[in-house]
Amino acid sequence: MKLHFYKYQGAGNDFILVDNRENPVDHHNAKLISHLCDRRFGIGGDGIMFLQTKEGYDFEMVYYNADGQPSSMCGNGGRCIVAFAKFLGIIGKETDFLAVDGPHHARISESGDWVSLQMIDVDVISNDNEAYVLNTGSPHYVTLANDLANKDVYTEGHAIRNNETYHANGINVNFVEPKDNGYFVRTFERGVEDETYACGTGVTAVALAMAKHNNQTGTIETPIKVLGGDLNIRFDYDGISFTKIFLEGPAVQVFEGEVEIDS
Ligand SMILES: N[C@@H](CCC[C@H](N)C(=O)O)C(=O)O
Repeated sequence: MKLHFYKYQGAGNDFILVDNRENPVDHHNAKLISHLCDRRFGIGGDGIMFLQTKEGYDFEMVYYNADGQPSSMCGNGGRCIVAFAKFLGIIGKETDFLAVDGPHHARISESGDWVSLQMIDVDVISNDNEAYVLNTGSPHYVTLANDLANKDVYTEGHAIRNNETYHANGINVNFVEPKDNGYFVRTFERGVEDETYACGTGVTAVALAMAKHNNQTGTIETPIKVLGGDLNIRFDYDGISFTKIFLEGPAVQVFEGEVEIDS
């Protein structure tokens, strides 16, 4: 059968999107998912998402990493699927949808290519030596770095992701350096097992960890530069809990197509 798909990117974090409301594809097939995400033999993407119907919500987001495995929340994926839902005419300027980490609210620009996505509240940040470890929908390790533009993010990220502490469940590894009035971040992503151009839950984790690191409280806005563009994180922090967390940035349709898959 032919699978009709769309390709989106959010700050260079790229995804295959499938409207799975009618004649749904059975996506519980790791070999198929990893093949579709393969950049040489498939469509290519850091992940794939299926937009499905869900009672009580505008839609459900079902996310898989490029390795073919279902995973935890994808922030940039969440922003892209909101743009996709607007493109499909399912939503207007606002939406409430369900993802693996629970309900999400989002707002989208009139032009349909800029999305502000509310993320889960966070109240636990732990330390691993000098690094911060927290869950913003996905698990993240955040460490300060010097000369980040020239860092070997693959080698260092891969080593941390596979060390004794994290090997079993994996973790996303974010390197951060202050830049202008915000930060520059590079991320090694679990499930892609490589550096990606952006990670939404990753920059969210960085913004929260840096607020804690700098003893900042109140309403905080953190612009973050990544390899694929610019993202913005807004949140409230009272010294214990992070609430009203919004991940904001571009979500752009790149192309659509059809690919033959075994039915
Ligand atoms: N790219 C994502 C994170 C996707 C999930 C991650 N690879 C994991 O398995 O933890 C984002 O934008 O948040």
